[in-house]
Amino acid sequence: MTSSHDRMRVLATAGDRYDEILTPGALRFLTHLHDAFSGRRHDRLAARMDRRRAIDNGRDLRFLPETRAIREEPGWRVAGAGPGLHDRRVEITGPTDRKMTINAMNSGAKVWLADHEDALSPTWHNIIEGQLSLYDAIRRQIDFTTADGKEYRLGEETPTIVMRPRGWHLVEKHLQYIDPAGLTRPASGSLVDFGLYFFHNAAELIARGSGPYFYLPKLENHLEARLWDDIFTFSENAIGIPHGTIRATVLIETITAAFEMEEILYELREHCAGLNAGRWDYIFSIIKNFRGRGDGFVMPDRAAITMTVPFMRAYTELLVSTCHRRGAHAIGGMSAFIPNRRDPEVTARALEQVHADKRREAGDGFDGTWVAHPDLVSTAREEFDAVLGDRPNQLDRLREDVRVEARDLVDFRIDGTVTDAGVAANVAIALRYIESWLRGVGAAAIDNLMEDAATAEISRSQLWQWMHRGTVTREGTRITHESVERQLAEALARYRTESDTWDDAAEVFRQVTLGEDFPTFLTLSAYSQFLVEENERAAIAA
Ligand SMILES: CC(=O)SCCNC(=O)CCNC(=O)[C@H](O)C(C)(C)COP(=O)(O)OP(=O)(O)OC[C@H]1O[C@@H](n2cnc3c(N)ncnc32)[C@H](O)[C@@H]1OP(=O)(O)O
Ligand SMILES: O=CC(=O)O
Ligand SMILES: [Mg+2]
Repeated sequence: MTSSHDRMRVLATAGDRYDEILTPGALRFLTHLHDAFSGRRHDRLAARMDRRRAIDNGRDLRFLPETRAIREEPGWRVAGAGPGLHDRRVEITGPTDRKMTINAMNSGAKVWLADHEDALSPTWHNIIEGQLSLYDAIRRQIDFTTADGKEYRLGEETPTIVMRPRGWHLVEKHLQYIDPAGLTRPASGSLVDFGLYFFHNAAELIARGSGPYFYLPKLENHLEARLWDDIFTFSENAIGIPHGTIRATVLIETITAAFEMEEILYELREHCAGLNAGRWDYIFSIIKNFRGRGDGFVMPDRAAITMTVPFMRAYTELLVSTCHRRGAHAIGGMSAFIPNRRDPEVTARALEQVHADKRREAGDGFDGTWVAHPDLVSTAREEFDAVLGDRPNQLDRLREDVRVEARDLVDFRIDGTVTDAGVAANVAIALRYIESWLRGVGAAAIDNLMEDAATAEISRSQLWQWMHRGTVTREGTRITHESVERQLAEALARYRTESDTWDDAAEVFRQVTLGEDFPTFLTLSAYSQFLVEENERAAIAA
């Protein structure tokens, strides 16, 4: 399929009903978004590199002196919840294939985070099928029947949908943007996901008493929030809906954004509903930014980096108090423990872990939280009901007792060591997750844990850092290129099947783990090499 409208060309195979999403009007809207914002996206991405270099060279993170007035001005508040967002005590997250969409909509959660980010492998099929699922779910016209005849339909009561587009770093190579000067480049994944969802559904959502709501992933600073805010205003004007109809919940999941929470709320104040503590990317961001610093910083085994270690407490406490001071919801994160309907012991352990995680969050003042699986909705709800009762949230709990200094956010010392088992687990998780992602499955249950792009990043970045630091495990093994290769061979021997994807996964694993350089995201080159369709490659070559 090669079609174009204005200056947005589709370079991919057409599927059933894709033309309902890739309409001339939608492609034109994407073109306008790119004309207005793709230059600023590039500038923001370049600024990320500069900031990372400065941190690598020893620059300390601090609360910005130039925005002190925003932090000290007590008078401003964010827009807060839109219709259907006042009570967010349990939010289920997950990818947007048809079956998962219906299961999430029937899960009993208050909100469904419809994920085109950490949980979605961005194949062209997944991106457009996801948009079709959302289009149909919003209009209550979605159903699904499995090959063996199991039928899925929507129940009466369904959650408010909050869509999470891809982060700024990702491109959508199946859409080619031609700028006004005639230069071509891949479209932005963020603008495509946001733009298609907004264009097709904003008016319908408003008519149904809800609204166009978004989770914003992986922001690194308040200028990226300003970019999103301008995109929202531009989009509202473009389709003629009132300013401030869009609501955004921003993930604080990078170490640099943790120093700018208040400024991020301020930039988005006319569109902002809250912040979320995205713990997995946050840990990844710490390792990524501090991996090479001269102070010898190394995190212990992934399992030892829990939510109760001091620097994670500092981050979540600061998030709750910042949000409530400004009238924004504070939403908790994802425990990776998942139940297994075939294994009561695994389920019991998961429920215990999730209870404890959600009890802590509700007690700390969070207004709601995430779960990964429908069988965890009632567990999280119990813990939040116990604290909230009939109140929709606890915005009135200001947490004025919280005192978090810059040094509390960056004091990464915790108990724990690197062990042989920790190394082996990281190798197996990274390899198995990448293999799943290359098959188009962006969230997977691996050894009874939910793994997605964020958790897998922690595993591979720890390996990269341990190897470059020559870390010695508790058992006395020095982690080297050769030792990780040995672990990789063992993991391949244990898990590989007939599928060719294992060879591709091993190749990606080596690129993102064993290279001299540290790729900023594991998905970047994996996408270009393995997820882009042949005819798109040919178009680029031509
Ligand atoms: C770091 C972050 O960003 S966290 C947020 C991003 N990550 C996610 O959203 C992960 C979401 N969770 C998932 O994708 C899944 O729960 C997985 C992959 C971890 C496990 O999925 P499965 O192996 O299918 O689990 P399981 O077999 O127990 O599922 C049982 C049923 O629940 C459904 N289900 C499981 N998780 C979800 C979910 N999150 N949303 C909707 N339905 C779900 C399954 O589709 C299955 O339905 P069926 O009985 O009709 O076939
Ligand atoms: O997106 C959430 C995270 O934990 O990462
Ligand atoms: Mg994340």
